[in-house]
Amino acid sequence: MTDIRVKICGLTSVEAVAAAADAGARYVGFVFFPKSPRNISVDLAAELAAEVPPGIAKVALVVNADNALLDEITSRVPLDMLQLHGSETPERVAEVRARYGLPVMKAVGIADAADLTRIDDYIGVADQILVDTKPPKEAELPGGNGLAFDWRLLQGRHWTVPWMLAGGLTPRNVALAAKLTGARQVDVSSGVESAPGVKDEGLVRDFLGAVG
Ligand SMILES: O=C(O)c1ccccc1N[C@@H]1O[C@H](COP(=O)(O)O)[C@@H](O)[C@H]1O
Repeated sequence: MTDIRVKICGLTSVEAVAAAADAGARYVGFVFFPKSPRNISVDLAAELAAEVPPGIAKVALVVNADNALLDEITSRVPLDMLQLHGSETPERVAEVRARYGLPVMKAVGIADAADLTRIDDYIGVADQILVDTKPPKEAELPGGNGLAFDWRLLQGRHWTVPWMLAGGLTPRNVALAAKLTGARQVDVSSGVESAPGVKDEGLVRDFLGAVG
């Protein structure tokens, strides 16, 4: 087990869950966003959640989800956290947190130093912040694009809530990314895949090994 806590996001199979758990992931993520190649049904998520060993946090990733979708997910999938990866306002984050009684991680997209100020809007509202790359304007997905931002932007930054670094991380660059940013938690999706939506057991192992 490493000091840096790893989230493997976008699991779509029992094999991928096993690979993440065996490698030492502390969080696993299930994506509920139809445009994503990692999108899964609530039925499959319930099946996969049952395979996750105790002690590993199960996270549902949603994008501007309404209460109907969140009601369905939270009533059928045993979860430890909700990840809000759209343009949810601080008010919506607070509402979701109160309604479902689950910790909420809010993703904030970063392209330049000015974007970092948006993180402050969620301090005291979200339980964790996911500091991810801001998607390009033409992108179909608000995350999961395999793109990194300039990690030096985070140097000297401190927040009073736990945060996770995401965006374009791979087994080859994650050690440097953690060193430059001081991240104690990292999140990866496409960087440990053999094809969109298909996690590669070897890459998952290499990723955990690289942060160890
Ligand atoms: O993974 C997805 O398909 C996805 C879809 C919509 C919003 C967010 C998504 N993924 C999140 O983005 C980060 C970064 O992804 P990557 O490692 O650059 O591919 C990922 O960790 C997920 O939390």
